[in-house]
Amino acid sequence: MAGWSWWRALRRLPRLLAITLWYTARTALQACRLPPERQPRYRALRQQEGCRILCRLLGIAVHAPEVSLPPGRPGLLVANHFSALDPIVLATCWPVAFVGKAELARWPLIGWLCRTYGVLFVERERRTRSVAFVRQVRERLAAGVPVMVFPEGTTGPGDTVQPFKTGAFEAVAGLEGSWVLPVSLCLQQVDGRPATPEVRRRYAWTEGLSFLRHLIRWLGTAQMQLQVRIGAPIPTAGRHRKALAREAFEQVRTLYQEMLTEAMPFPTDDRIFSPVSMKQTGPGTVSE
Ligand SMILES: CCCCCCCCCCCCCCCC(=O)OC[C@@H](O)COP(=O)(O)O
Repeated sequence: MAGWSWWRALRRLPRLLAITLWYTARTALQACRLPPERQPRYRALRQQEGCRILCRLLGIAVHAPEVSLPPGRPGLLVANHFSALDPIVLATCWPVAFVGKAELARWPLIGWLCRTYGVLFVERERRTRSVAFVRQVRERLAAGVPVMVFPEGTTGPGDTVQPFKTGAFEAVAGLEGSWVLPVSLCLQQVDGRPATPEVRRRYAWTEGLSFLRHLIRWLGTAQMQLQVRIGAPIPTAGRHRKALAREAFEQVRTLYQEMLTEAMPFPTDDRIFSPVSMKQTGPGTVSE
């Protein structure tokens, strides 16, 4: 793996832990001093700031459009999911509360982190459509904090967007003045080179890969560039969860395909030997 080193991973790991512990302890203490109605927004803002610090430490550059969220009531952001670091990358863009699997609450350290930054837990087996989950999401929206969910429900290898589960959409289905915002995240470059499908798979949290090995892969990499694109906000008034999920999925998938196509490197032969065909297979076009 070019540019990857154990040394870098081992040097970054204690720093990552130290910063995370110190910053999160401060957040937890400060949050307790605030009146309850101001806490959710404070936690989300600290999460955004903390994740920016972590991305700098990890050499992660996030290219995101400078767009503010749709006006009016906060809504639901939905994104594709390929790595355990996706929430860290996406949290740099907006102050949001994430939806996470309930197992996370029981992990040492991670459980405490999640609670401090206001993660909403969902029992995936019991389907997100439960009354308690819907109430939690709506309370958070009412507190002025948009909620971000990964409706694929699990991480994929990064070659495509997997079908969306519809449960989480129930929390905003039919709400007046709210929205669903499709968000797409794509690994574009590693150490200055365009990410190929193999590279993307290497950085994805795939079946059978332990959390620690996955983390070490990211930690040992000098520089990564990820791109974030957002789609058109989908108004939720009068809409059913399934229709919202379908529309959001189409947008996230389309944005992802666009980014994959743009990241595609020139075939090596073309670049070196054939300037004519290089023109035909330039970025932004699909070479067949
Ligand atoms: C400086 C310190 C800043 C620290 C900021 C920490 C921010 C914590 C955000 C945690 C967000 C958790 C969101 C988890 C989403 C989730 O739960 O997805 C499930 C997947 O994983 C796949 O699980 P699986 O199918 O079981 O492999």
